[in-house]
Amino acid sequence: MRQKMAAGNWKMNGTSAALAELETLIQGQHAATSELLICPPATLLSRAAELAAVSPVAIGGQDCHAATSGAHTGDLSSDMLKDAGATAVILGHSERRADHSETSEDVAAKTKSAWSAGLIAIVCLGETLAERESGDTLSVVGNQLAASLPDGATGQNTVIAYEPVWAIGTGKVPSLAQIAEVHDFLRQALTTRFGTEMADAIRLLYGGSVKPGNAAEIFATSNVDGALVGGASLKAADFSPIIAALDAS
Ligand SMILES: O=C(CO)COP(=O)(O)O
Repeated sequence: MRQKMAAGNWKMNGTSAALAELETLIQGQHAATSELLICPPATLLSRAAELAAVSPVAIGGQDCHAATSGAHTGDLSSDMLKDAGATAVILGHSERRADHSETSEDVAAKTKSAWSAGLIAIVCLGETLAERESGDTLSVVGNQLAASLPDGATGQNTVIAYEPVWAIGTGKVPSLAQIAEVHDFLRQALTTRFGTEMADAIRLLYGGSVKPGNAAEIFATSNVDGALVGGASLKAADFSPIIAALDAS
């Protein structure tokens, strides 16, 4: 049985004052049964990890470099994230693929680095609106999955997040049938590559405009094991009901 997961991606949002939201979130989650993760900006990682120590909320990074150290100004290694208290890292988010020209091959190298540091890699995939409208969704996400995920993925070291680019921060959400189609396809692709037992252990999160009002129906959808939430993870009052919906699903 896969443990459900609710992950919050704060993106480039939040200074010290945002830690009060994390504290509020933590205080309300002592009975949560889902795995909970908040990925704050790197500047808040250490303090967030201190706040969340001995709590049901884990802390993650939003990216890492593929190398362990060296002359890479402005970058962070997976070891540094781990050292700051992270247990997971988001990799291959569409904003990084777009803003930093990250390829799936880059994402695979970063994923290996995350694994070597003992971090869970949350590997993101998703089609653009143009790709969806031209009927290429399954081939796009299938190719991204194949190239972004190195051999050696397990339920312990890897989570996949399907995030249609056109649904991120737009308030537009795919139909439940569209979400199910992609998630069923991803489960099948994982099964073909890694075998049933391994594929069944890897969580598949949906991301893109998940809100308190649509969370329950998304969590009831085939092969959806949780969510990667952007905007609605910034406020405990928004993220908490999403977690409650996941716990109840
Ligand atoms: O990109 C996302 C999470 O990684 C989703 O963002 P929103 O929930 O703000 O649409």
